[in-house]
Amino acid sequence: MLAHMSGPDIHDGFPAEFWRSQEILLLKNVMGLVGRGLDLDGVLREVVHLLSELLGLNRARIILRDPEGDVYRIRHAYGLTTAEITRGVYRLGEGITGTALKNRHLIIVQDIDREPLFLGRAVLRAHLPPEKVAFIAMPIDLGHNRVGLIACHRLRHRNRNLSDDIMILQIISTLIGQLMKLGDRVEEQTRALHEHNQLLENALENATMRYGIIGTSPALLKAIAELEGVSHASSSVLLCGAAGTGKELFARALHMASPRRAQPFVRVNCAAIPENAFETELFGHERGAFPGARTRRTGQLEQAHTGTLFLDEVGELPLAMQGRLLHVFEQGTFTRVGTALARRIDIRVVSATSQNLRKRVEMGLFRYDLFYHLNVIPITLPTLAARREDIPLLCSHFLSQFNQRHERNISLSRSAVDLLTEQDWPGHIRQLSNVIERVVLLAPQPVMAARDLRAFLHDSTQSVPLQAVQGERAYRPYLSASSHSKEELLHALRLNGGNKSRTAQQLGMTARQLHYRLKLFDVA
Ligand SMILES: Nc1ncnc2c1ncn2[C@@H]1O[C@H](COP(=O)(O)OP(=O)(O)OP(=O)(O)O)[C@@H](O)[C@H]1O
Repeated sequence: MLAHMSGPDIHDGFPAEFWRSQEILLLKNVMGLVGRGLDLDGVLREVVHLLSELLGLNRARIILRDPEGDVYRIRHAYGLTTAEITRGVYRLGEGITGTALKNRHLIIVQDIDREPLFLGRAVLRAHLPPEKVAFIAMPIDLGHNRVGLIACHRLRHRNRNLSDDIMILQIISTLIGQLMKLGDRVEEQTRALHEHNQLLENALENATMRYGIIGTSPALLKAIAELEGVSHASSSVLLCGAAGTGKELFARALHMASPRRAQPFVRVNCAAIPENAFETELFGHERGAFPGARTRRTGQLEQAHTGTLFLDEVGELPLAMQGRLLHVFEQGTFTRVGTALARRIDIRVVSATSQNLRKRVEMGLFRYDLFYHLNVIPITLPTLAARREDIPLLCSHFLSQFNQRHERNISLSRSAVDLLTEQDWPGHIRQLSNVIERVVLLAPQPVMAARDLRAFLHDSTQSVPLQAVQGERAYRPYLSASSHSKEELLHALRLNGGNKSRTAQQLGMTARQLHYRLKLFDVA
């Protein structure tokens, strides 16, 4: 509690013990403020207030250098009007304040009416008590640096020693100097940290935005760093990860980060090519190579010449094709079907698998020599559950993508984003993206709350069996030909933009199984 003695100027006859307790109260209050935090402005405001209220050092003001110019101005004051504060601007050497600032010496004016140097600039004489008024100007220094000044009026004749006021002002000015030094240091360090943080953020943003890969989780950044580390080499890269973790996105990013970025990127979806079509798809054929080959066809290997060949779901390559591809990679040549002429080819091979390829080698389903050829640099993509912190960012990315595509304006409440962040996402990013697309298309109101979202989540795990996308544990259970209704198939196709191999994968069946079912329903 402050002893409340507001009023212009204290000049009554309190005993010395009273003043001692007032001084202690003032210092206790100021220290309490300092202890609560480093809000320097708050401390300074309170200092001038307490000097006046507790000790009768009236119209106390703290004058600091104006950061914009070569003058000093009143920054904190108590008992001064706004106009008085505005007038309180001083050059070094100007009046008592300017002189104390310039020489960095304490100046005590015993009687302002008899001091020709006293300007009376801020507070006009007429606004002061008619008695003899003293003025104290105490510099605030920091070592050899001039920081500013604390000044106040005081009735000349008081029942309190002037030297006691000077001592208190001395303590306060030292404290202010130290606080300012500390404040400067904290500000400097905060600025340095902020700049460093900004640099890191920019670096992250550039790294991820450059490739369209959203997320800043450590697991994702590790995979991106691995990608960037090998982007300039031409060694084969094997991307491992469950379906929907972003393998294709990474393969494209690898291509874009490589010196081959201006050359073709050719994706071969090994899971979608019928076994008997592989050879011509990959190697191409000459005109007349076989009945029906009316024109020459350029195969995917040749299309990828000088660029990147992306073998997606490479584990699905038929054994015979594995041998032929290995030969191409080892020799650096290929031959079109229907000719014996070997042509040179320069490709970088990036493959992806959601299966355990090593296990397939052990089972005799994948050639070990091809496996070692493809697996020079393995990069494992994290599951979505391993990068949960990226989910809010991915949500806003997909929301804006689908809102734009479907000309809607749906958003998710915080609780909805939290709910999405808690899910397990066995279908990873693709499943998340599907849920958000459904939300955008079907949301009953513009802002989706968690309770409304549950139905969409339930729907996502019920109607889209995602067993096939569980990486190492991937297996395809037997699905009867009537496993899905026509509507479910069409819905899944729509969600995958008509891409049948992706739809098949998502539904946990092969591309051939999907074709068969669509045919049953008369869907082309
Ligand atoms: N980090 C990411 N940021 C933004 N979008 C992503 C990210 N990872 C994946 N996606 C998106 O999620 C979807 C699935 O990714 P992608 O097709 O690359 O996965 P995949 O592992 O190749 O799956 P599949 O093996 O089933 O083809 C794509 O639409 C892709 O653009």
